[in-house]
Amino acid sequence: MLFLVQMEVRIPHDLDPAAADDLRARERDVAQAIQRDGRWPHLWRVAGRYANVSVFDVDSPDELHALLSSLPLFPFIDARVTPLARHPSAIDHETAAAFEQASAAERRERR
Ligand SMILES: O=C(O)C[C@H]1C=CC(=O)O1
Repeated sequence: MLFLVQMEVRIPHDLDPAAADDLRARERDVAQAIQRDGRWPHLWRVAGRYANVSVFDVDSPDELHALLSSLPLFPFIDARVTPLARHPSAIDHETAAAFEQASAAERRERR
């Protein structure tokens, strides 16, 4: 299942700078691990804002919530989640379906 996730990050201004740096470093490690395992195929910075637009490829809303809440910055993230369905006019329908099946099979193998 694909989910569009729009994240707005608001780290409190009075947070100790060293603690904020540590949070960002840990966030990067966790985010990159999830990208490497294929469940976070798109991560884009929203130009001009401390925000991102992401696509997650997971089996369920519960799995998505577990991933999002594992992010070190989670307490400071406002996440808006939109489930995605295939658009009937999308020309890459078959490719997307094949990719989705392959990545679902890969995820099953990893478990
Ligand atoms: O910077 C952000 O957008 C928040 C978060 C998402 C990935 C990551 O490394 O940090």
